[in-house]
Amino acid sequence: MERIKTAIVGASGYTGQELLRLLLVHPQVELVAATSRQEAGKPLSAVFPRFRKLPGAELPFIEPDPDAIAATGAQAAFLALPHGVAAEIATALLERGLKVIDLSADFRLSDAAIYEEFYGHAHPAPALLDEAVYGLPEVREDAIKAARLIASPGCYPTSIILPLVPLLKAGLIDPETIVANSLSGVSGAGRKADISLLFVECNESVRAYGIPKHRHLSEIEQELSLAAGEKVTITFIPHLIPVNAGIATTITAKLRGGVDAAKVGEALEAAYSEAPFVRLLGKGGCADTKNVTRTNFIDIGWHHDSRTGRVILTSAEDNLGKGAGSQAVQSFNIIFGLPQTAGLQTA
Ligand SMILES: NC(=O)C1=CN([C@@H]2O[C@H](COP(=O)(O)OP(=O)(O)OC[C@H]3O[C@@H](n4cnc5c(N)ncnc54)[C@H](OP(=O)(O)O)[C@@H]3O)[C@@H](O)[C@H]2O)C=CC1
Ligand SMILES: CC(=O)N[C@@H](CCC(=O)OP(=O)(O)O)C(=O)O
Repeated sequence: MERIKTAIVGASGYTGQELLRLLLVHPQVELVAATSRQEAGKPLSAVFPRFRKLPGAELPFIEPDPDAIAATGAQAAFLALPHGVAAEIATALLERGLKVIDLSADFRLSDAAIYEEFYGHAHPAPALLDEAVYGLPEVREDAIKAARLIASPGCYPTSIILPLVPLLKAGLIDPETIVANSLSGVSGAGRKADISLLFVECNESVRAYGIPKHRHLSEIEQELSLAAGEKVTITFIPHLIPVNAGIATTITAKLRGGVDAAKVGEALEAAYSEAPFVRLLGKGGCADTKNVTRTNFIDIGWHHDSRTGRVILTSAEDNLGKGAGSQAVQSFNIIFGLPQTAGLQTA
């Protein structure tokens, strides 16, 4: 099979680097373009010496110009760009016939008014919202197969939506009682100059932020509402912790009256026993980021708190992996008819 010509737009950032790490060695991919305004003209290997001697590592970064990207013959482009910027380039690349897998939040919400409410500016390309597919392969595999434009989910949302969807679909928990606490490594904030993200500022610091209305609530509530068949509103408390990467999430919700707690395990098993990247830890299992960093796995465990009638779910993923880059590659694999695991079997 001929390899799929692929571009990474915004390849010098953290998720861009994760995409480079995966796509330079993906057996069905030929990386034909990687963009960065700051690094244009330099070979990938000069900017990221870790890639030296890998095939393709001498490719030079180019400017993020849609004509230049299309001229490389790229059939697909991953966008690892800031919100707002991605929508514009996505539009231009779709017009040039490429499939687009966008890692930003620009196409995750189906309602432009909610985008404006949470992102503080009008949606840059509302005409594309209807056709964009929320790229959570465990929930939307069929829609992803037919998609031209994938909105790859946010890092926190992936860690919250995947444990909850089976329980909401089965009607096991009361949607009004959901509380999610997440702890994220600092790479979740991107590779930008920001005093609050300096080593000395973060290294001995653990703190909540973004409460009570972090922007990820918009997509979390959209997806949970679809699963529950009713409007779901949750409490979400993100925290920044002093590690490079990884998200640990703990969710609690009240079981509906009369529900046997064993049904929680059964619902998770029924949803994910065949999913190659969801690892169920069972009742009593506690997910740990050390087992998932640099992989596309999400680990999920659960407990029953019989004193409060609550279920407690834990999940762990890599924010740059299942929360971003490798999950985007999983969607790419589905679009191009490859096994979901192609290029992603790492531990
Ligand atoms: N970090 C994470 O854990 C996750 C991030 N995401 C999302 O993925 C996207 C990328 O995130 P991340 O990699 O962290 O971001 P970074 O800030 O680390 O990287 C951004 C990239 O975009 C390029 N870029 C920035 N501004 C522009 C512009 N105006 N025009 C063209 N290129 C530009 C940068 O290169 P240069 O400036 O040289 O052009 C760089 O390559 C974001 O939308 C983010 O929200 C999603 C899930 C998780
Ligand atoms: C630690 C940290 O700052 N995390 C980021 C979320 C990660 C991210 O990049 O958001 P998207 O997944 O929507 O692109 C934040 O809270 O804004």
